[in-house]
Amino acid sequence: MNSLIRAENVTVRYGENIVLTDVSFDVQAGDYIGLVGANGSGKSTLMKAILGLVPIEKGKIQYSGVGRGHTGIGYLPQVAVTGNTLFPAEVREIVGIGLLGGKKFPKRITKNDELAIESILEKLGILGLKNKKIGDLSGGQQQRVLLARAMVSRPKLLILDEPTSALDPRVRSEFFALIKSINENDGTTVILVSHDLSSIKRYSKKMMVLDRELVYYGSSAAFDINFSMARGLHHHELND
Ligand SMILES: Nc1ncnc2c1ncn2[C@@H]1O[C@H](COP(=O)(O)OP(=O)(O)OP(=O)(O)O)[C@@H](O)[C@H]1O
Repeated sequence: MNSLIRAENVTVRYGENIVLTDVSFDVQAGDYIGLVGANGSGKSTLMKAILGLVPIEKGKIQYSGVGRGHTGIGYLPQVAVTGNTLFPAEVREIVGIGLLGGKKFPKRITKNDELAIESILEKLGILGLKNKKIGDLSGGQQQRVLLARAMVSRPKLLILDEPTSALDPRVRSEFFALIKSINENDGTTVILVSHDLSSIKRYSKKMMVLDRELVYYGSSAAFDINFSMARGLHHHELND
């Protein structure tokens, strides 16, 4: 099997606070993994460890076909989508930021970059928004723009940290379906952090449950929601 990422006994702490203990797992090419866990269970920290954004105290993460840090990995960080109508940047500029990471100074958007931006906007069904200001868009549209920014460099692995928390249930389902099609049609490997347990179970292939240690990693079909509720994922989090 082709492992993109192999984590072995990963332990991470912030000062005295041990947030992850001995977490081990493999991410295979083509996986769509839903990562769930109660507030503070270490989900964002684990994603940051994969991205090389937090130091690993013990254990290691090996990469194959993607690099530590952002090479080959698209990242949509945990953000609260707000209707900030004062934020002046246009959609095409925001998506273009996703192409700047790999460039040397001076960082400029080229004609080819413009084509890549148009192509990802079209794929995500938002080409018509290209010249709009992000602050003028709905939460669901803004989230697609941020997804476009994470995907414009054609990453092999997409890490999405709670991309749907600010969306209403209908737009949220559309977003989950979009990610599923990206996974199935393009073969992009996906790790998606969410509190929406029922959607995750429905759309992802595998589930990972964290409670500062790994308490479940296996197929979503075999995942028992009652089990996770006993681990502190309470009912309100299923629907929030
Ligand atoms: N930069 C940091 N410095 C110190 N402590 C941190 C830092 N980031 C997170 N923590 C702590 O680490 C623990 C795990 O946080 P993390 O954000 O990984 O959890 P999470 O599962 O993503 O939570 P949530 O569902 O609330 O987003 C929490 O106790 C948090 O307070």
